[in-house]
Amino acid sequence: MTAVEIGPTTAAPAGTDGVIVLSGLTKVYEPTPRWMRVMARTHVRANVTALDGVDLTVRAGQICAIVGPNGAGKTTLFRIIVGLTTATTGTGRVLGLDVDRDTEQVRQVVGWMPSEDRSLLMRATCRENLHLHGRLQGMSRRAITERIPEVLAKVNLSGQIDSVVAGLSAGMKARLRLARALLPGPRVLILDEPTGAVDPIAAHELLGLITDLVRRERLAVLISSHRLEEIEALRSQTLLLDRGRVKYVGDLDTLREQWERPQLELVFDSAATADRAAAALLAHGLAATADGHAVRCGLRPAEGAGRVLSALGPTAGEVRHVREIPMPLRDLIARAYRQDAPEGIR
Ligand SMILES: Nc1ncnc2c1ncn2[C@@H]1O[C@H](COP(=O)(O)OP(=O)(O)OP(=O)(O)O)[C@@H](O)[C@H]1O
Repeated sequence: MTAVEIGPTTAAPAGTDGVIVLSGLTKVYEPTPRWMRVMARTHVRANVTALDGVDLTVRAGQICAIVGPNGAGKTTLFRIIVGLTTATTGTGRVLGLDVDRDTEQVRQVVGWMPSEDRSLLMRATCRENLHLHGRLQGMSRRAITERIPEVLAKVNLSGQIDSVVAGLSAGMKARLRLARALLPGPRVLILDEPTGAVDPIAAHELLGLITDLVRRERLAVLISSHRLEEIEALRSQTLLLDRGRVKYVGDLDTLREQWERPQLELVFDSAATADRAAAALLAHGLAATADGHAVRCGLRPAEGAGRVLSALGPTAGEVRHVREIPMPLRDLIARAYRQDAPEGIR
C-alpha cells in the first residue's frame, strides 16, 4: 500500500450541526414499465433496493468517504442529494434544506463532481466550459467572469484558462471538473470517484487539493473511491455500504480497533523449518501458513507473540526475525463486511 501523506481533515467540533444529514434513506428502483421496455436499452425486471435505511451526518470541515463494491448504492446516494433522483423513504437535508423539496436551493450549495469527463466539452477551453456550466447553474455572467480565475487558481489551473480541454492531461481534466464543482461557491462537495481516471501522482495532487480546500473553506465533503489507499490517506470518516446497507460508519482507527487482527511474520533459515513451524502452530489451533522461509500467523484478540512462540516449542529457537504486520485496509474492510465474530479468525 502506498504511503500517501495527505493529512487529516479537521474534525468538526462536537455539537456542530450536520451540514449533510441523511435519515433512514431508502431507494427502491421499480421495474421498468412494460410500455418503456422497447425503448430502454436495459430494463429492470424486479425491484432493486439500492439504499436501505442509510443514516449519515457530515459536518462542516469533514470528509466522509463512501466505500462499497460495485452496486453498493454510492452513486444513488449522491444522486439523491443533488436531486437527480428521489428517495423512496427517509429524508435528506443539506444545510437544513430538504433534498427532495428544495432541489434548486440545494443545487446552489452543493458542488457535484461526476466520475467521468464526458460532461466536459473537449473542444472548448477551460474558461468556456466553466462559463457554460455557470450559466446552466443559473449564475449571472458577471459572477461567472469573476469566479472563473478564482476557481482555476484553487485547482492550480490558472495557466490553462484558455487551453482546449482535449489537450489537457487526465489529472488536469479532473482538476477542471473540481473547479467546475467549486464554481458556485458551494458549502458541500460531492465527489464521485474523483481520481478514477488519473494516475497515482495526479490523484495524490488532487486529493491534496481537496483536503486543503476542506480545511480552508470548511466544506462538508462526500467522496467515493475504489482506491482504498486513498481513503486511508484522507484519514476521513468512512461509510461502508453493502447492497444499500450501512455496515460501518466512523473513522478508520476505530474500524481497526474493532476488526483488526494483526499477523506475526516469523522468518527461519530454511523452508523446511518454516514448514515444521507452521505445522506446530496449526497443531496448537493457530492460523498459520508457510511461504518460503517465512510463516505468517494470525493473532486473536489478546493473543501476543508469547502464545505463538510457546506453540512453536523447540522450533522457537530457530526463529531469525519476528515482525507484526498490520492488517491491510482491504482485509479489514472485508472482515467488517463479513461481520465476523470479533474473537474469530477466518
Ligand atoms: N436507474 C436505475 N434503475 C434501476 N436500478 C438501478 C438504477 N441505478 C442503479 N441501479 C441499481 O441500484 C444498485 C446501486 O447502484 P449504484 O450505481 O448506486 O451503485 P454504486 O455503488 O455507485 O456502484 P458502482 O461502484 O458500480 O458505481 C445496483 O444494483 C444498480 O444496478
